[in-house]
Amino acid sequence: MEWFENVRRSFLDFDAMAAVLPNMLFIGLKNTLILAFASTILGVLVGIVLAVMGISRSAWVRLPARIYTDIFRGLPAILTILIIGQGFARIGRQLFGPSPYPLGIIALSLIAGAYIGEIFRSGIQSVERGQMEACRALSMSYGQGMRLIVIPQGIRRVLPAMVNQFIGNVKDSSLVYFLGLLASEREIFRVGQDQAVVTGNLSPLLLAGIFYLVITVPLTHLVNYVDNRLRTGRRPTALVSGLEEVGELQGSVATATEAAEKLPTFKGGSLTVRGLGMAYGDLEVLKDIDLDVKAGTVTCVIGPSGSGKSTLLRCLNRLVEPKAGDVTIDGASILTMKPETLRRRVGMVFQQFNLFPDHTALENVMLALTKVKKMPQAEARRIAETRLADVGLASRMDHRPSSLSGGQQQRVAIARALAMAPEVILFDEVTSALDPELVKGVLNLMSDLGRRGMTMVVVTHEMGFARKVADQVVFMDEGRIVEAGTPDDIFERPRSPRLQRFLNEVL
Ligand SMILES: Nc1ncnc2c1ncn2[C@@H]1O[C@H](COP(=O)(O)OP(=O)(O)OP(=O)(O)O)[C@@H](O)[C@H]1O
Repeated sequence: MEWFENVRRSFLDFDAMAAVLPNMLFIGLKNTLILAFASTILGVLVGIVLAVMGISRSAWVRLPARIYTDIFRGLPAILTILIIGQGFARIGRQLFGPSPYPLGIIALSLIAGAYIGEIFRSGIQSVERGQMEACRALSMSYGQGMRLIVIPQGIRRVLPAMVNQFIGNVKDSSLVYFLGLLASEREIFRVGQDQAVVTGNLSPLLLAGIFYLVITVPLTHLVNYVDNRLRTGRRPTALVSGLEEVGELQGSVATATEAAEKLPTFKGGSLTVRGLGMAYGDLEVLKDIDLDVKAGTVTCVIGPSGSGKSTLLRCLNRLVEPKAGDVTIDGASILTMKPETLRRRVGMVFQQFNLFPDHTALENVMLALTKVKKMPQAEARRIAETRLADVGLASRMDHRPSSLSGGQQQRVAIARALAMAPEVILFDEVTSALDPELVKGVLNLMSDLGRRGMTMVVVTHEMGFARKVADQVVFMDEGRIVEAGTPDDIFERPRSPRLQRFLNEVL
């Protein structure tokens, strides 16, 4: 068994391994971890800058980030390390003394930054558009929305990829040996290699390999575990039947009519829309819209898909900018106001709820109060608790959206809009994404708000709701208001053939 003896001597010389172990641990491991951590941290800083540049609306800001990323991702790591380590050796010596170690960290960070920037950028871009829309509808600036909601969510989503990047840095740190490190600064690979030369066999290198695996394998498995957890999310602690939810609302003060009369009423504002036009590029979506919404009334907007209903709603709080005409709120033109000022007065609730998934129901409602209205925590909490109780969710304030049903999530979204004390609330097909048994609870809640004097503009496919609750129903088709009137006018005495046809289809 001569070959076995050869292999044993080459790779399994335990004396050689034992001799190198202290250096491997106290010099190699320490330095590898310092290199990997330092370059990951610096790489994260570079990466954040690149990611923010990469999603900029200006091509001039995106371009340098693109070029940087292409270069440092495209070059072999060893070439970058050599160019930085040796090309800047003199400056490095002046700045950091004789050790080339800091230059090694810089080179590794520049490479890691290019990858981390791409990871962050894709993470941020994977956050649903609705999250930023919800931030803007809550009167946050673009910067606040990015900082408070979109970037943290993006980063959480890419944590597994970040750990992979750290593993990459652990391995790439072995390339820094090229720079001729001082004896006290050698990393795992170089400690192994030096000793392999002394002993004339590869056992120290095998030990170095084992060290790398001890660092990277558990991390790889941890990443997989975290990734699975994040993807599937935590299961709700208790399953609630949708049927229970109707009871949940009935228990709350807001739905009982006699109690609702005792609750404080809202001071709704009025809206007038004149000659409103809007286009996406060449596609004219709204044409010469005139509409009056009186204070404290409910206007339901109905019409076929693609008729421009959502766009009309979005013009009213300037989530999209009108191209022609004007809208006034209590007589003041919304086009001359700062959008943030307007959105404090005009709240919005979306079809897909757009709750912030990393925040509890209470935090969802409090966030804009503290960050936009700058209220003290205690006051914001008091208002948020009252609003959540109003919508029947007093017992679920600490739940995250993922452990609430669709109906409950939508009620949190309504509480969130109400908490800002708006004069008008826009509802964009808010029950379309709900299971049938959950629709009633949300609609009941909306009727109560109407009774209590909130001005509401409601885009809906719920004809029963429009008939019962609306003061005014507006029928839109192909970007125009075809007919507007009382529910009786629209549903009992439709004049235009288009409305008659539409009602035939949906009723
Ligand atoms: N961001 C956009 N870019 C380009 N076109 C858009 C955009 N949003 C909407 N549109 C187009 O504008 C038209 C009106 O859309 P809008 O969503 O306002 O209609 P809608 O009546 O609300 O329809 P639905 O009931 O299906 O939501 C549609 O033809 C749609 O394809």
